[in-house]
Amino acid sequence: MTFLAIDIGNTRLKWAMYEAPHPGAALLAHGAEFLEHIERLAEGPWSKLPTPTHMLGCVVAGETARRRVHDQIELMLGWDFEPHWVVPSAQEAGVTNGYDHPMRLGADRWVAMIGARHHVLQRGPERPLVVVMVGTAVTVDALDTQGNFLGGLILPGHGIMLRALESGTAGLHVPTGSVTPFPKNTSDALTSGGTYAIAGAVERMYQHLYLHCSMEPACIMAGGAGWKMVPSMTRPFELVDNLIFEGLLVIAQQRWK
Ligand SMILES: Nc1ncnc2c1ncn2[C@@H]1O[C@H](COP(=O)(O)OP(=O)(O)O)[C@@H](O)[C@H]1O
Ligand SMILES: CC(C)(COP(=O)(O)O)[C@@H](O)C(=O)NCCC(=O)O
Ligand SMILES: [K+]
Repeated sequence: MTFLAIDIGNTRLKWAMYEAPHPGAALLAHGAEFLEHIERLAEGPWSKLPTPTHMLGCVVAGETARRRVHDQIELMLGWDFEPHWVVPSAQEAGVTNGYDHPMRLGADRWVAMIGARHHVLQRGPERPLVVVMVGTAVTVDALDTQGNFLGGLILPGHGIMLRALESGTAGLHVPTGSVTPFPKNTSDALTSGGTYAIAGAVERMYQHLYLHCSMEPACIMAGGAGWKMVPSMTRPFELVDNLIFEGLLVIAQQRWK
């Protein structure tokens, strides 16, 4: 019952192979490829894997990226599972979707919230929850104590912010700087500006949710650049690197138990 989990973001494809399709299953192998290197998967990292029996993924990078991954799966000798992809719905695995059009929510956000809710309930009683993902874009999503997704923010990630400033000005072409409270050079000013823009947006959502639920929210962070943000947050955030995979395992368990 080996299980392959795949997360196709706008910058990188992340994959993980588990011994079985349920939370807590042993992680056998994992990896990440920039989207332009998807065609390396079959001949490269996947060639050394045991044969998966089940596969579940989430994709926000578009239909072409998904098709390119299907092509890699086709190339794998002996891999004959049906690829499944999560489509956000009105309700799944204890989370209720408050989006105006539930299916228009990013599948990665939906899966991350399901993973985060499961993660918190494994460790204690029900609590409100702020889920932050720092990838190409940054998302800041709020769940109330009962697991209702109330809504969330989307803002540009570090890379997009810097590229936007570089292309919109004459004088902002500088190397990456440090995060500091009072930046005294352009590099530090840009790096700190981006980091605190994200931290400030998250703090605002934290306050909205605290006020709404009258209870201190738990805070979970994930995404390729999450580790960069944690030290600059105004609240303690737990970094859960495999959050999307945890969510995919929770959904997989319900589908294939
Ligand atoms: N080792 C790394 N490789 C690639 N991106 C990294 C790395 N460390 C940090 N990053 C940052 O993480 C972002 C990509 O994160 P990721 O979660 O893969 O995004 P997405 O899910 O949108 O593809 C990039 O914008 C980059 O700034
Ligand atoms: C917001 C996102 C672009 C984040 O993508 P990522 O940074 O993980 O590549 C993605 O979740 C998405 O395309 N969402 C659809 C729109 C929405 O969630 O409202
Ligand atoms: K992502």
